[in-house]
Amino acid sequence: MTSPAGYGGAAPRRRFRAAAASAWRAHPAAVLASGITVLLMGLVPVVTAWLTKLVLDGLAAGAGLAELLPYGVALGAAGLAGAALPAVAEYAQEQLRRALQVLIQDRLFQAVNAHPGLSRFENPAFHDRVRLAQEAGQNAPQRIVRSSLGIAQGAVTLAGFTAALAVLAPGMIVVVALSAIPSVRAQLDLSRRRAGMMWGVSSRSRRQIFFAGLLTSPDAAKEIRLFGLGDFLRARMLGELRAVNAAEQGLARRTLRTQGSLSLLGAAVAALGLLWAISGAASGTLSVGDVAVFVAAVAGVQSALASIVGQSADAHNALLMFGHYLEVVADAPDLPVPRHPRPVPALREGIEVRDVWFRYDDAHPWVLRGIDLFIPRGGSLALVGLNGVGKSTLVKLICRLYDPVRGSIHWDGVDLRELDPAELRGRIGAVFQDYMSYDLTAAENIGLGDVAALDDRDRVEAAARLAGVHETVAGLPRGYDTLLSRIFFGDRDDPEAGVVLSGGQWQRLALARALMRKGRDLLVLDEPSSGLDAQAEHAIHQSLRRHRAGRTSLLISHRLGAVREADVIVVLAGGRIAERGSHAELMALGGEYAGLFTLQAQGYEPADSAEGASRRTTTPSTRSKGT
Ligand SMILES: Nc1ncnc2c1ncn2[C@@H]1O[C@H](COP(=O)(O)OP(=O)(O)OP(=O)(O)O)[C@@H](O)[C@H]1O
Repeated sequence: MTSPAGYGGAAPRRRFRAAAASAWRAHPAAVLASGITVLLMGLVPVVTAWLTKLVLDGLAAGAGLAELLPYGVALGAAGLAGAALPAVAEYAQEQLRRALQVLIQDRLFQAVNAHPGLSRFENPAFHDRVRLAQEAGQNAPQRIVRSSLGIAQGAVTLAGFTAALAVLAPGMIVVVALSAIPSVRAQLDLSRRRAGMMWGVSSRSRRQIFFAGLLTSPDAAKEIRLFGLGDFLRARMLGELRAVNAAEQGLARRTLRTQGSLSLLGAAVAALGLLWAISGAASGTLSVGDVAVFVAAVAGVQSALASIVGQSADAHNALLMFGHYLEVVADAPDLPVPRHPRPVPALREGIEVRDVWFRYDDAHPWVLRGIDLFIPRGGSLALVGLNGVGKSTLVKLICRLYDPVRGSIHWDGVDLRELDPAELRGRIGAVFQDYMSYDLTAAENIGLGDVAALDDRDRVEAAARLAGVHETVAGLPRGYDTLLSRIFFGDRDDPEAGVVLSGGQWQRLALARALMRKGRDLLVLDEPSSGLDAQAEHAIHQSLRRHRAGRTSLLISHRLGAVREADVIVVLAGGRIAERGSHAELMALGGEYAGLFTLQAQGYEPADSAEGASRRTTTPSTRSKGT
């Protein structure tokens, strides 16, 4: 992902071609209209200056109204064009900007969605680049087009006035041109520094946005108030903002110094030329019209050069920024997807995990160290173990959200890496402990489990019943059409516009979402009932047990009562499988599972019998942490 320069890797020419091609694809008519108006705008000052010279020379020579009238009319037309063209150019360029924004944002998020796994989303550099790509996507291609047209406009003006100077004072062309060289270099240097500065502060900007978001987040509001974190977070946010400001201020000072000295140089050259023109007029070698056109030409050449340099610097900066967008768009998928994936038929035999080793990256310790297991079709397997032993990680590997570092996982004997991840996931219904709550209606929150059936109210209701949330949803002000949102949006005066659910109710909705998926072969339930009350948990487990019957399922729960009926229970410890077997087998073994189970069971027994049980178990009490 990172480029040698640290910001934007593609060569400038390739970036320019990509920006121009995008503009053309987004709105060809606007590109053409911008091009034509801008070229005409480049000609207007030259034509005006030359017509002024002709009028002044005519007046000095005593020409009559009839002779001067055509020049006057032409001057008027040039003035009109000069007034109207910028508005037309602005209109065309705004149209282009809007069309480009849609095209670029669409491509950017297509590229982001194209990563089948999770690793990119856990990489801070990826987030920085996407943020810069988003910023660049807002305006970089349009700035590149606008600057290129501005350069063309400047070039037309420059050519016209250079021709005028060539007639009047060829030496002045060299002086003006030489004075522009430092300006070009300085502006390009500034633009490179600007892009570098933005890349350099991007992680700080991201943190500042993160802290600012926390301060207004409904999720964080409770803890912030309970722990009195408001001032701490505000100070952190301001710290990041001040660091970003300091970097920007440094660049602003440099820009001021550079541009101040360049303006002085330009003024000195203009003063030199004016002195020469006045002395030429005094000695009679230049006419009044010549002096007028000369003054206009020096100013015109200088401003055209300044505009070309400024526009080049802007184009350069936009090209560097556009590089971030191109890198995100061209980024290879985080997991290799076969060009011709094998089809994923309904599960016939089962899912096999073969000697799987996994760590999140080379700097992290191994989470899984040689896991072997088989989930036969129609069977249920439960994963248990202390916090952080890798239960969720193994589930994510089975859903191919990551690839194993060593070993492999097979769907009916076919390595998951040979399958299309989207098709594989179409066969899996999953609910994770860190499920999502969407600010959408209740029906949509459930229906998202199978987008194609989003409007199929019967299926949505059936899934809700299975997850034990139908009564709750039906009782909401607008039933299934009630908006579930903590950030009330929509009609402010409508008290029924949005409803806040409890944690357990959200969890049941997430479960219903997982159960929406039709034809799924594997049901993954990672802590599906951790937020439920005892009665609801019992009811849901009864319902799920009936639903799971004959279906392949993978269960994770710290409440061991919820997994005791699984065909096989696998206990993970230290990244390895410590025990496996049915509940009865593991209890008879008297190992880690039996210890944990007995410890949990004690919590439900009267104090006397619990003491007895505690004397019976050999498991150290620290093992109960997190279960
Ligand atoms: N995205 C990640 N990047 C780096 N490390 C991670 C990531 N996700 C999990 N880990 C680490 O991997 C280990 C296993 O985490 P995992 O979530 O699989 O455990 P778990 O058994 O499901 O735990 P729990 O019972 O608390 O849910 C932990 O040490 C955790 O810190």
